[in-house]
Amino acid sequence: MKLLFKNIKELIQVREKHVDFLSGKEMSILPTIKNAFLLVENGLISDFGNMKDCPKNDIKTIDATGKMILPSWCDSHTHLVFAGNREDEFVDRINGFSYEEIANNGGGILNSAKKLQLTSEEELYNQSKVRLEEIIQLGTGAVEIKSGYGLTKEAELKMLRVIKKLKESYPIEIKATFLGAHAVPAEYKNNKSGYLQMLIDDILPTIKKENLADFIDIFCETSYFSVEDAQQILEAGKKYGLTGKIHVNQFTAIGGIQIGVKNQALSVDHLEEMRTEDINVLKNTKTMPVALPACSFFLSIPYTPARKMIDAGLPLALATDYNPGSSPSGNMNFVVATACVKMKMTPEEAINAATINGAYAMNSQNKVGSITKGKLANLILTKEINSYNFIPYSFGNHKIEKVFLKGKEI
Ligand SMILES: N=CN[C@@H](CCC(=O)O)C(=O)O
Ligand SMILES: [Zn+2]
Repeated sequence: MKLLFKNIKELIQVREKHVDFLSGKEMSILPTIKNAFLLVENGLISDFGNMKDCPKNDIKTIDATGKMILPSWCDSHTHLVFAGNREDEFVDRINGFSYEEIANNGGGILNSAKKLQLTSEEELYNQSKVRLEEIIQLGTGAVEIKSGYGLTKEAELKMLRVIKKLKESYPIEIKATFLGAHAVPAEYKNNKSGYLQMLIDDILPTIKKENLADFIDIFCETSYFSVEDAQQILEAGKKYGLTGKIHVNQFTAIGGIQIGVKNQALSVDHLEEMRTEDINVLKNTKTMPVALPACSFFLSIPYTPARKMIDAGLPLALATDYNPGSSPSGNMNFVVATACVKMKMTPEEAINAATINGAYAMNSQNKVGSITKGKLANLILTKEINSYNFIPYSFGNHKIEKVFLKGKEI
């Protein structure tokens, strides 16, 4: 099966040679080819270049005159498997209650866990697939999904099995993360170490046996889990072949980034509260910092200091954090726009952060994230636009005409 795109106004994020991720000044360069063609064969990118070299054979062709093509968004941080919603808490926050106060009153993560525990696996799948289909239409071609709204063995495994079924049923790239250490459930209120031990001794072996996760995560935050807890979880994950990814520095900076780097975490995510030492410890490491501007927007908390971090030479990825509490949106177009408007990232930096760096943050950089021969043809075809700056400029009104996964229009 071949598919040819011709007369592409601009082919964006073209990487002839493989790159793992981009850091510092590299992030300001977004290579493109104007007046381009792109050839897809058997779901993979097989060739691209200037129109003067376009193949002339009889191939199924899409004329992209006036339109642009870029690799699909890579959303490396979501919690899109959840039951019900928390719009009441949203209203409570409008009325002056803080995220912390709501959580302390039985809302927050524990509220979602209660709902999820009472939801069947089939119903959870049905609710979650709607969200997955929605983000595919919004241009996402690779997504990481976490557990963490189960908080019992049964419910955590239910979440991970739903993620596995989504992966088997949809052409989008999916990675799964075990986030049992998302909050301490009420039954373990005075026995956090007992809860961690249950996650490690009881759940991890089943995850391994059924191959239910790629990564392990923990919410390292005041009133949730400490740096010592994070060390314990990351170490246990390693024993079961799970690479670490941590929620850190969302509300307080307590040394979570240092623990992540020490344990070769693939990513450290949130980063709304960054001290100089937190930026410094990330330099020259393979740990990707991930910013979640939709969460900052929704909770009205600080934005990750992207300028400071990129100017210090760090890489940065952007993700949605799609979840019912702090970011009930999986729209990467909004994330890219918000990163430009609120974090002062340039369109080039934001697009790099949402494609190649996002792919790295879920260890999918060999398959997605750039226009490179041999990568999956997971693509966004834009509407007619003047320049790629239009993508973040037209916030809340995305410029996507069609999306393709493995070369097929969805
Ligand atoms: N911060 C921790 N976890 C989620 C939010 C959880 C919730 O409020 O349901 C996040 O990444 O923002
Ligand atoms: Zn999260």
